[in-house]
Amino acid sequence: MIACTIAGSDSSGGAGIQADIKTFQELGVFGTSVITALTAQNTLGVHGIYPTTVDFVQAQLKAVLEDLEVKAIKTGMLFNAEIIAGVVSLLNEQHIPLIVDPVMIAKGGASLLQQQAVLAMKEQLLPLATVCTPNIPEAEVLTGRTIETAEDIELAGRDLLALGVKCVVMKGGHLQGEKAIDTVFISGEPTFMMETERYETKHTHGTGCTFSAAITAEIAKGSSLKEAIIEAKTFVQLAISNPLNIGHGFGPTNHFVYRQQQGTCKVNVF
Ligand SMILES: Nc1ncnc2c1ncn2[C@@H]1O[C@H](COP(=O)(O)OP(=O)(O)OP(=O)(O)O)[C@@H](O)[C@H]1O
Ligand SMILES: Cc1ncc(CO)c(N)n1
Repeated sequence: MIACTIAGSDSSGGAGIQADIKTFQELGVFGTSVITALTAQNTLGVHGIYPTTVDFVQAQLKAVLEDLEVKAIKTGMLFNAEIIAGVVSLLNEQHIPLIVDPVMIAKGGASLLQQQAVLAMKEQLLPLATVCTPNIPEAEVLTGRTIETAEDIELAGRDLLALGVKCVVMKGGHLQGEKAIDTVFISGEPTFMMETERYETKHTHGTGCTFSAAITAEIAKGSSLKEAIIEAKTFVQLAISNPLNIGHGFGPTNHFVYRQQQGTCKVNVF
């Protein structure tokens, strides 16, 4: 099984391309990549961004797709509207399931998507998405809503489905509460929620990348949308709750632990 990630490189290894490839590997999927930008980054913050040219983003994607039988593709940091348009023009010709993690801001506050690119993401990329995985601040930007209550989540989720996305996973990592609850909207099906314990830690760098990469890997293996999303929640919960405690800031999650502890994590689905 082969998956592809179109995203930025995180030199500290916890997010971006590096998190995606590690997650693919742990889930038994061969990872390929299209690098949209280099970041000089560590657990303390993003110190520099060097975007790839659109031509070279396209050259990487063509090289992968012309030769390898990619079963699922994810996007992460896309940085600007030109890169989004370049990726969309190639993905338009494909029928490969697409998982869009609408990455906008890094944990330390650095912008990973230019403001002018939000419209391109909404109007060009999201209509191609099988799954979109916004955190609450990203969903607020994409829908123009303030999201505080369960009703706000429901309305924002429906707004995103209306853009043409087949499935929206609204991540609850940024909400308060004892549980980490994500809300899943699948077009034409009832909404459901996934809940795990919320682990008290500052080591959550790359949780969103890891989660969306795990969904991508499970879809590449042929799981249904619902199964893929629940297994990804298991993966990210284990990765968060077994911290590596490395770096001086927001450290990375633990991608290795899933193999040993797969059966030990309880995700409540309701
Ligand atoms: N402290 C925590 N304990 C347990 N689960 C968590 C915690 N924080 C986040 N999660 C879960 O991790 C997944 C990713 O959610 P989150 O909202 O953190 O993504 P994100 O903000 O996009 O991450 P990042 O920007 O670091 O890549 C979700 O399933 C969320 O519920
Ligand atoms: C390259 C990259 N992609 C995504 C994120 C968001 O976690 C990050 N910090 N860095």
